[in-house]
Amino acid sequence: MTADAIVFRDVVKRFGDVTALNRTDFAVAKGEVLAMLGPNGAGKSTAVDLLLGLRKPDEGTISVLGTDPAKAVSQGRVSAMLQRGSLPAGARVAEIVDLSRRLYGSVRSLDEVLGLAGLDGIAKRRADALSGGQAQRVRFGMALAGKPELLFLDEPTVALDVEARQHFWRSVQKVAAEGTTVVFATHYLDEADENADRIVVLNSGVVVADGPPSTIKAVATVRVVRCVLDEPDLNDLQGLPGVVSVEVHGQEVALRCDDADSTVAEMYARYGKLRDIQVSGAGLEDALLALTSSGDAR
Ligand SMILES: Nc1ncnc2c1ncn2[C@@H]1O[C@H](COP(=O)(O)OP(=O)(O)OP(=O)(O)O)[C@@H](O)[C@H]1O
Repeated sequence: MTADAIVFRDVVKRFGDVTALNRTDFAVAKGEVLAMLGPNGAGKSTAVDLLLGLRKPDEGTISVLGTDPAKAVSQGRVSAMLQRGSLPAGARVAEIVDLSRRLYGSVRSLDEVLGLAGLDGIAKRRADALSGGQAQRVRFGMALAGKPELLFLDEPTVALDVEARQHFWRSVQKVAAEGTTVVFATHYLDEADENADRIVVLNSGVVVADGPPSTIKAVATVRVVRCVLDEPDLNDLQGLPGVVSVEVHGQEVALRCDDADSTVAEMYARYGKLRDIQVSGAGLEDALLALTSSGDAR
């Protein structure tokens, strides 16, 4: 028996000439919220397909909830909200969610699922009359209905507006607090930063970083220097030592630097007065670019 919800060991998956996963290795502890990040073609969806038992690895071993992925799914312990998947056109939202509940043995009440998925106001609406974001919320409700031990979310917030996104992540945190392990893939890095306990970064099918968001962000050596200048000169700023890129909005200047100390020293020497100067660490986006710039499997 293992305390890990997922063990993905030395996994290789090929599609003809393309090696989508190349000795991919990671584990996810029970109750953890894990974000899988990486550029297009990095292998995230392939990993999720293997974890759901939809495909078999060519090499390596995969264990889900202590057993084979397909078995864990057939036992009703795993559910997924995938990018694809249509809804039954003539059925109403509450009927669709209720069917999922009953398939999984009605562990949560219908009201609870509708509330978690943000569907209370549209429970009677027909599936063919839903907007993209509403249909996405129905898929989330279906995935939550059985109170799964393990929940996969593939690009879950793509069609959601700001309010629906906030509601979505509150519900994810709620089910995670109840003990559900959550694995999600996204290109919205701020959502991974705010909601994941841990991030696994894939690039060309290889895990290139694995740790809490703060550890992943520390990889980026880039710093951002912001200040206010009376008459900022774009060319002059671009020529400062250590500057990677420059943004100027009126008198406000933002410089991305790979050697912020040298940049700031030269700015004081050249301009004398620097107002409202701030030096901050770069975000997850810079870290991800630093980690994955060497290859995109597209
Ligand atoms: N059924 C398939 N047949 C052939 N190649 C495939 C198939 N599925 C995936 N691939 C290839 O495997 C690689 C990994 O694809 P995958 O969809 O897992 O990436 P991803 O990280 O999910 O990308 P995205 O962020 O674009 O969704 C890509 O090069 C892709 O073209």
